[in-house]
Amino acid sequence: MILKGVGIGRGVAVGPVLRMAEPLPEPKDEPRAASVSAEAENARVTKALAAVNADLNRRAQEAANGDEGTKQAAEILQAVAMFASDPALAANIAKMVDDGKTGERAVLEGFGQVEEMFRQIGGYQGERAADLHDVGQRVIAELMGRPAPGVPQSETPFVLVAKDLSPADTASLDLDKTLAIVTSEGGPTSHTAILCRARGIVAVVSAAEAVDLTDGETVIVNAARGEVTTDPTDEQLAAAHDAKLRADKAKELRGQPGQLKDGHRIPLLANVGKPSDAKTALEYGAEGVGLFRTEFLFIGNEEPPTVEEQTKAYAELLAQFPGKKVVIRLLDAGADKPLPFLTPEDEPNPALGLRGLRTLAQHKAVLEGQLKALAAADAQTDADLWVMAPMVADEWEAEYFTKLGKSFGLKFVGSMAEVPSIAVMADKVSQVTDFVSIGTNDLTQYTLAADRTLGSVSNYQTAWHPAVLRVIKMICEAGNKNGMPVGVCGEAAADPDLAVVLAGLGVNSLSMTPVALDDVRAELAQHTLEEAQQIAAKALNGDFYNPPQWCELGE
Ligand SMILES: C=C(OP(=O)(O)O)C(=O)O
Repeated sequence: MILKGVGIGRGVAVGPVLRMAEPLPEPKDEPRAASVSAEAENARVTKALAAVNADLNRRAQEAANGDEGTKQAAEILQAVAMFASDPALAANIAKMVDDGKTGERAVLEGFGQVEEMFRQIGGYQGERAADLHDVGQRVIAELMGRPAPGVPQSETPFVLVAKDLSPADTASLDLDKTLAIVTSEGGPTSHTAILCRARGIVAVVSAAEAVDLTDGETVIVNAARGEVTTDPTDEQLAAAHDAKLRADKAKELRGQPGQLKDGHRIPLLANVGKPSDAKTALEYGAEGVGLFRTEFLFIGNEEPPTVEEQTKAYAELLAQFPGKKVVIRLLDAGADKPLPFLTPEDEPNPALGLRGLRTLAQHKAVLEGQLKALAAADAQTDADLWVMAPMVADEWEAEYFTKLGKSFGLKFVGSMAEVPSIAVMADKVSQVTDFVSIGTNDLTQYTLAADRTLGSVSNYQTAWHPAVLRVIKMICEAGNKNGMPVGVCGEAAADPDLAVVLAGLGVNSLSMTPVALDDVRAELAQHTLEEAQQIAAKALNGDFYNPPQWCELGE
């Protein structure tokens, strides 16, 4: 059975489950014994709060002396410790004790009220509610004279399964023993997730069905897929072992340039959807941006953003890549990305209708506004800006757009190759445009005449189809002959094996979702150009393509 959650990172781990200890029993809501005065009870609570505060600060200090990952934990622990020294919270608890509650119950309710407030605010603050709860539980444990709830002890490595982990638990995890963490709650911005990322711990969070996992059962935790496999077969275990070796090795190369075994360079770039994504791209060692989709500026608005608004957003992205290549794609409205103020509503087949450059050509103000904003952002920053148009069909459209872009002062102006016609005309296109970036998602859809949004034809949506690869080859050959760089920015670039094929076909750079960079970088480094060309020849022959079963006639 496969449990779905949100993976943190790309790691893979296999091991036995060890569940977090059961929470403390809930303190009863009954009056305090008459023999215990409010003063004495409050003194007990004050002591417990101080002890927890000191314990968390001690852990913060220990974490601060550790590695880079635990240093981040230190800051979080210090912030969490402050919950135990918050005067307003302490005063509220004291009042409840004055009103006759036990210290344990007053702490539970006092912390609970603030937790509830955090939950109602939601988002990042909402996820802090779990941290607050953990501090409250520690204070109650102190009052009850019990050990604080926390990570169970084990002599052998384990996959830790919990509802959610507190920062104190995550920070003090023994990394030699903790193979992975699975939580049934907590989102990708929970402290569990943040600290797992920082400490390189394999994790899947928010896997609701993880509540059913039991101590000792073997699971595969695959963060890249956001999956936890229970009761794995020998085959699944072997595949997990290979994936683990690959993931471990892949990380070691982060920060190195993308290249084949013989040093043949294939720069590895990132696809990003908004300027704030740049941080992740850089973290994963992207050498620049190969596709910046500008749709985020337009979607959800009644009208196009102003030139000033666009300039600000483009400059924000470019400023994060000084001296590095950043490819920005003009608005790709239409088909799977309709925009009310640009896209006709009555197209029976929008994928074959007005989209990409075809739409922009009908809305010159939008087209020219984008080019103006890009030129202005370029002038303010030091990145190496390349600009391209989506859905360019042939050399006339390619030449039109390239000349138009240059008339705005842009230096590198190219075309996306998503329609097979541009490949058929590639010898001409490569003489009139500065570069081509292949969008394999659409190129596959149009080569195989299979709508990429339709589940019924999803089996056609693979760039492993030799027809797609042959179309790519035509573009590469023309590009390499005429000195026109050819990149790939569709999903195909993120498949490590396909990336090798693309390199063998003559693609010059690859752009992908940042988390895929490690694996692609590592796989490219395994093959020389000659080997990649041999693999590509097999792929062009269809050796790696599985046709649909109904094509088999049988006996
Ligand atoms: C990168 C591509 O563009 P889109 O944003 O349409 O996926 C593509 O088609 O491969």
